[in-house]
Amino acid sequence: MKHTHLKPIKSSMPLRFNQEWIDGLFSEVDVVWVGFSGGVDSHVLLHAIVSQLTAQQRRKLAVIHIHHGLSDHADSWLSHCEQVCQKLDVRFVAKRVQLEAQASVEDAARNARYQAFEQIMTSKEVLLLAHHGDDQAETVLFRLLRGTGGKGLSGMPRMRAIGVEGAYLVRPLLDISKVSIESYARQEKLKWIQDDSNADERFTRNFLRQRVVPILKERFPKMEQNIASGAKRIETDYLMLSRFAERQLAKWCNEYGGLDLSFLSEESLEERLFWLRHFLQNKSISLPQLQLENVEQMLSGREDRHPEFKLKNGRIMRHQNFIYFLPLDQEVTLAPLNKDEILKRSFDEVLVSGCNGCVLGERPEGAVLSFENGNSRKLKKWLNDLQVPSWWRNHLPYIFIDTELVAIGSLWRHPDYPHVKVEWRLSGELPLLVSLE
Ligand SMILES: Nc1ncnc2c1ncn2[C@@H]1O[C@H](COP(=O)(O)OP(=O)(O)OP(=O)(O)O)[C@@H](O)[C@H]1O
Repeated sequence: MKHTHLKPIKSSMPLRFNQEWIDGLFSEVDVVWVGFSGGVDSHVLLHAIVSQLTAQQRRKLAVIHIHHGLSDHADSWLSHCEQVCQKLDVRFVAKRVQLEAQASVEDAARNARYQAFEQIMTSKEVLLLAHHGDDQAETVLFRLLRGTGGKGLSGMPRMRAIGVEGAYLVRPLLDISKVSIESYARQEKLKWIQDDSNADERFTRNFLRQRVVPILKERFPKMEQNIASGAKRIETDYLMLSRFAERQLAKWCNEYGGLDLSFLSEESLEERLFWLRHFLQNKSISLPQLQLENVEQMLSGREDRHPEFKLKNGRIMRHQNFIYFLPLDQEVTLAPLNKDEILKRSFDEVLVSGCNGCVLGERPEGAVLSFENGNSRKLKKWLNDLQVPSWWRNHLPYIFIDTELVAIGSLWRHPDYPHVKVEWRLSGELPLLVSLE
């Protein structure tokens, strides 16, 4: 999407967005969502954006309010948001979420909120959130206190992908201070809700905001700007480092996405941890240092063992001398097969839809699809040589014509049967044969 390359958003007091950015954004996307809690920050964001839109652009704007059900006032917050949107004449969507039991209610609410955002957004859509400069400083401080690394110290990104491909989350107020936001709200006579939990100091962020930041500001009056600009520098450095790591890792990974550990064996422990961290970060997994060290230890065991490390969203596994991350959604794919179902569905679908209008009768005579390979030692060795991870093997389709094995997925084809071409990939619930010619 082109707007990712647009100049940084310049907003100043009275809060006005760079018109070029607004026009570029609305011309490229189908829907611009605003995450609206009903609080002052998101109300200002919504109001400021709406006041700069043409009627045509306004039709692309939609507001999303997440009802967490945590506060006794949650229903009245929802009605408040709805009324604000009615007055501004913009589309309003509310979504109720169920919180998962988690140690921190804050985390549970945030996770449920982002999941809801992801569910609602489709490609060519953008979600604007009202995090501002003070939020950024608090975030960096908070992460520093929790012992974060370079990625965490870069703070919240101005823009990142969210959910489906082509959907983005943007934070246009990161350069604006809370003081400026409140001043805009007073000037425009906005009404907003006060979330009672914002005063609760059992939540670390509130504790930092209320107790720690005021003391720091006595000595460092420009604390927020300084932290935010430091975070920006770290963000750039970290981006460069990640690109470098990604390029290098691509050279060390096999076609199944496994990282070849033999490249790491000569490196120091620090370097092994560095590569491991970046390999996992490329898969959107960020592990605390201690867990990362545990994974590293697990990997340095004997090669004939197949250790695995369970995470909430998948498993880190080693096969031969490669490390893989298998996300939960792929595990569903790899769950034991209902072979009858697959044989019936895949094969007929292939012949009906996979190869451009073939009809059932065109199935090569005597062709049979099977997911049983007989487990011959020769085959096992061959699959080992090809580095096919063991957990995929029972999901490889074997094509027989009469009793002769003529193809194994897209990995192998019998030289005497050049007309049999199988394209195979793991997709959705069932391994799919893409075409059989
Ligand atoms: N319940 C919600 N529904 C929709 N968007 C939300 C909700 N809660 C937060 N957001 C979005 O995420 C941003 C950051 O949330 P955070 O909880 O850090 O701030 P906040 O104190 O809720 O901000 P605000 O002053 O807008 O209430 C909000 O400004 C808003 O854009």
